[in-house]
Amino acid sequence: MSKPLIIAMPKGRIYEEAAELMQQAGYNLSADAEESRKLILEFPEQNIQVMMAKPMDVVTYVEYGAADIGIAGKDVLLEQDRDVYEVLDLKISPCYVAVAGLPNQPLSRIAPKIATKYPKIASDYFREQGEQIEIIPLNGSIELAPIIGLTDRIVDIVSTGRTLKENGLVEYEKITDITSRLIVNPVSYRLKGNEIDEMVDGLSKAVEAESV
Ligand SMILES: Nc1ncnc2c1ncn2[C@@H]1O[C@H](COP(=O)(O)OP(=O)(O)OP(=O)(O)O)[C@@H](O)[C@H]1O
Ligand SMILES: O=P(O)(O)OC[C@H]1O[C@H](OP(=O)(O)OP(=O)(O)O)[C@H](O)[C@@H]1O
Repeated sequence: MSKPLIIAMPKGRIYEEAAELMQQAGYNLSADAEESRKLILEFPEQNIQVMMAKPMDVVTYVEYGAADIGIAGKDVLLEQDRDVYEVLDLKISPCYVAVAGLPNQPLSRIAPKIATKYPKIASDYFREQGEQIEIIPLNGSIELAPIIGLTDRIVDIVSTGRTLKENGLVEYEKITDITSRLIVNPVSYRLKGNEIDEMVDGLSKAVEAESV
């Protein structure tokens, strides 16, 4: 039998939807994988291995060829700009990246401060707007920053809008819509093209079926 196809799956909120889509495409990932503490799950009957990774790290595993395929949010791909093929929009985990802040607060005239865990997306956006800004990098609970007066704005993911609302913040601009994507290591595509094409084909049919 050929070497197994290695898939880096994100732990956390994308996992469930991604696993369901894989299931519909004929790849039976066990339902309790999310609860397990095992980081490498083997499915020998389907000749695949699943690596459970942090969403931000999935792209690293795929770029270095530790995984052949991965599933990652478009936010992560825009932020990291890595050497991987983005082959399919899975249309799961929809959300968007937005600029938000306290209501009725104009931006400081000189070097407004922007808190974010997406420094590249934020800098690219404000550069296009012709604004010189200072990025304050944070890893989570970004909404705290304008409330306590640390920054003028945040650049962060919005999904339901509940976090902004419950913290008294408003959205100023939408930067870009986000969904999860299937990514592939370029060398793996050459070496395992048939299996990868088969998986991409199965998943694109599952995505189509979901969107009707
Ligand atoms: N409300 C949301 N907040 C954050 N990400 C979301 C949301 N809705 C969908 N996503 C998508 O889910 C992806 C996974 O992010 P998430 O914050 O769930 O990871 P996590 O499992 O919590 O890991 P981390 O430990 O990095 O926070 C994001 O990259 C984004 O594409
Ligand atoms: O619009 P909503 O549905 O409220 O979702 C958006 C929130 O969810 C994410 O945070 P997460 O839960 O990942 O926690 P974090 O602050 O630790 O990143 C994101 O950073 C927002 O804070």
